[in-house]
Amino acid sequence: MYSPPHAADSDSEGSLLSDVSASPPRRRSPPRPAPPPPPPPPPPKHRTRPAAPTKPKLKPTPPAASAPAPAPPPPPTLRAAALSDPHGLAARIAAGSALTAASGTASSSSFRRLVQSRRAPASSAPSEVPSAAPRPPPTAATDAPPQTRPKRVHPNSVSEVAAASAAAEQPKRARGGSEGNFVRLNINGYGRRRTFKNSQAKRSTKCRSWRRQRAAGATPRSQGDEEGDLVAEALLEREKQAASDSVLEAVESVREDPSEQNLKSLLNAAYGHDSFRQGQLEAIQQIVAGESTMLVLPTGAGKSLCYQVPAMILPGLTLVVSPLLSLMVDQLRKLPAFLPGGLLASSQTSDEFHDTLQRLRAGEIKVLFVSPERFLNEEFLLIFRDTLPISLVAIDEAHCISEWSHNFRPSYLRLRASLLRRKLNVQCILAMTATATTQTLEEIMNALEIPSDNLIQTSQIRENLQLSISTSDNRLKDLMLLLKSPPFVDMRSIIVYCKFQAETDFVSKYLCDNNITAKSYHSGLLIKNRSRVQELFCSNKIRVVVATVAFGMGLDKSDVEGVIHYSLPESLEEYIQETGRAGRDGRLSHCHLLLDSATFYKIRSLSHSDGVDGYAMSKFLYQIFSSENTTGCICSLAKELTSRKFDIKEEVLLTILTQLEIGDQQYIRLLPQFSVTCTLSEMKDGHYVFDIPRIANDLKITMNEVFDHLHKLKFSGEISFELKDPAYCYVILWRPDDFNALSANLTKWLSEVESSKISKLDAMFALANFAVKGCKRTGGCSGSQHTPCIQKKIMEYFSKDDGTSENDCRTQLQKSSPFLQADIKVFIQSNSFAKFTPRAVARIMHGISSPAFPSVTWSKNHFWGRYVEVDFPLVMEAAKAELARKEGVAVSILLQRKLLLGMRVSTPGTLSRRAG
Ligand SMILES: Nc1ncnc2c1ncn2[C@@H]1O[C@H](COP(=O)(O)OP(=O)(O)OP(=O)(O)O)[C@@H](O)[C@H]1O
Repeated sequence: MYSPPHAADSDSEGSLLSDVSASPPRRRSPPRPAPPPPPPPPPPKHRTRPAAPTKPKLKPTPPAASAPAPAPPPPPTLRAAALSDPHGLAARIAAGSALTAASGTASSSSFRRLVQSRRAPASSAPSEVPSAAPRPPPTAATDAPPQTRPKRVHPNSVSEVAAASAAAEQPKRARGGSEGNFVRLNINGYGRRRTFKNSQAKRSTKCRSWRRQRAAGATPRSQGDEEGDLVAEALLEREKQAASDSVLEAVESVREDPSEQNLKSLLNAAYGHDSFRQGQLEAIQQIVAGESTMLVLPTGAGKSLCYQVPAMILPGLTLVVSPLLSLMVDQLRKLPAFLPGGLLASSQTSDEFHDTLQRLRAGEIKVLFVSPERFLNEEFLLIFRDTLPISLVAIDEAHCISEWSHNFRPSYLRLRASLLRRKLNVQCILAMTATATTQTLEEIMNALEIPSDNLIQTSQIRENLQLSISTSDNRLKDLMLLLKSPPFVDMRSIIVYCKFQAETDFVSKYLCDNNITAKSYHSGLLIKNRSRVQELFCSNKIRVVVATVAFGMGLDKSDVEGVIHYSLPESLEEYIQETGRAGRDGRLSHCHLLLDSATFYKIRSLSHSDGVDGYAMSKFLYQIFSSENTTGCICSLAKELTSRKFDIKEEVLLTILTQLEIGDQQYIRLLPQFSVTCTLSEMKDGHYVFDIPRIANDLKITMNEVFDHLHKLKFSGEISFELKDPAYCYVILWRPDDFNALSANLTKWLSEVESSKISKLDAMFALANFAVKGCKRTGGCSGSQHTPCIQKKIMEYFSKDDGTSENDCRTQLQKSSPFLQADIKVFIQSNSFAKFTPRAVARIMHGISSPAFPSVTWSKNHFWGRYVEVDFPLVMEAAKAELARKEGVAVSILLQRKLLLGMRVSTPGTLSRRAG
């Protein structure tokens, strides 16, 4: 049996502890020692330009609106014709052309009422707000009953839940004001108001608390107290006014001359910082000069400032694309007071969405955060066409664009310069990331058409992190020992990263049982619980957060002193991102990795969960372009059903669809994702089930318009309805000429993406393995302390073209097993009811859940996860051979039977014919 090569590693607990404690601890009590001066950064491979003393004047930009932009006329998204039902939606519904009557009680009279209600006067037409935001949340499974107008939420809040998430972190006070992003100030000529919006809100809070005190029997406040409050408030107001005046002046100066001097004055006036950090000044100058820029700065280096400062200076809107809602909320909260911001996310309620839209149109928003999915929505893009000039699009976590990155997101694939230019007339793009290999950078810069000269890159490694690694056969025990020994024992804030959600719960419980205040954090928790954990951690009420990768992106707690990796990160990029949560205050911090080979095998197995066989790909393509999906019509694929049918994960389905849209030939145009099955209930007459895209096609209107109709009927009390079956929606533009070639190309591409993911994991494992076994412990490395050798390896990795490691970890994996073939045979025979593919069998042998073979059902099987240590392709090959053999046997049995049967059948016939 295979034994991991480092299982007998001599790195015992004792050495582990002594090694870790060899690094100097942080001082607990103030004053804390000054941070060690960071050593000069290693020379970047790419040019890091020194800040130019002066920069050319700003490139001509579209003129700033001198007054609030008037609300544009409503786009004709809701056609009056449609409203008066010329297409006879209801009549068609009644005729059952696109609808299944699920109840036999419906009568045509009910439809007459539907028709009448739809022939409403124009004044009762639904809002003129473009159907970029269909009234129902697109994927909402259930429609809430008609309500009175919901309470108005603050324009900067996403929803109460999301706001709670944002509240978890207190933004740093900007000198310009203390309200976070609640103060509005005209920087660009939009709405010349210098009002501090929430001063009123503050007063009312005070009044409320005073009223509460009074109600509770507290001593009433004297009139003098209240006067004192008013005076203090007036002073505060004046102070803010002065601060905002100085910011305005600084902005004007920069607009005239974006010199280093003027930008520093602005930095100081707006943020109170004395100087720019490395890369910031150069990036800002480049952007205000209208040049698209690729910015690679380490975690916590201050990338946000590089779009915030240009947003103050440039005349139009700054659009920030961000991958996570929580990240957007955090960033919105952290905008300085005088930069009014907003966000548009698919999880917003319709009211929140329309509110943001109104503020946007009124020119009250300077920085708008959006999710990449928004770019699917043509109507959303139309909002900006004529009325709202966009000066800058900043793409946060830009590595998500590249499928070769550690965190590829299909929705980012659509972010191309061509689209941004065509649809939004955007000339300047800023792409930001903390971690990207050369290959990833190239791909991002190609997609966004950023000239290679405009790359600003500093070292991706932070120098104030002490990095240590040790092998562990009992991670739980070793984690406890770490936490109870120096330097971790003295730390107030520690993050422990795990791979699996269940693991975080289990580990945090174990820590709590051992008197360490810990909480788990993962995306499976309710948002409010996640916010609570983040809040407790940020206010130092809990010492340890045990989290999955979900915790950390955008977490700006400056004094996290330690990060422990309980599980191996999936890539060096992830390792850097996660260790980067420590020491953001520049002080010495410690990061330790517990290395065990079992976790490596498990994660490596899981890396195979996205692969698709050529056979499944072909079938999926035939479904996309099936004959009933005619060119130009809206088509849909129910996510869950399709995923199960082809045994392809939903995210992979979306990746394939996106490729069909943005590849060399544009085959389809993706539409926003909607829930497409509508169950409509009339108040008296039963209910009907119908397909929204089909209705839209029949009526030749958009799906948004169908939703608007439904909502109008609902609000007039005629109907209620429920939506289900979230689906991918698209329009076919071009049918492939050669399905086989297209299928082969897509399969190959996905397989390359999978290999890249595995290479990244292998590189991470190789580095950790090298540290514990290969490192000679010279040049600064000793015991489990490996900062120099890890840094060196990381730099090598990021400077390579494809970011892969020389050390091929396949050598670590078992080549085969004598029992594999026999086990697969038994498995297939004992589950003869199931229709397996080789990949499906290999996944079960590796313990990987898939849509058609979920772990809920299959993990009980005796063979589940039995061969994780055998390379996945080998298991697949063995399964393929066995399935082929079985099929061969089946075919030969069939042939034999047919032969026998044929003889029996044909013999009399032959005889009779002969006889005839
Ligand atoms: N020039 C500066 N001087 C002092 N502090 C700064 C400067 N620039 C940014 N900061 C501070 O650095 C912290 C981190 O900034 P920011 O969140 O923008 O980092 P980031 O690069 O986006 O990190 P991550 O990649 O982890 O999200 C913030 O608290 C910010 O106020």
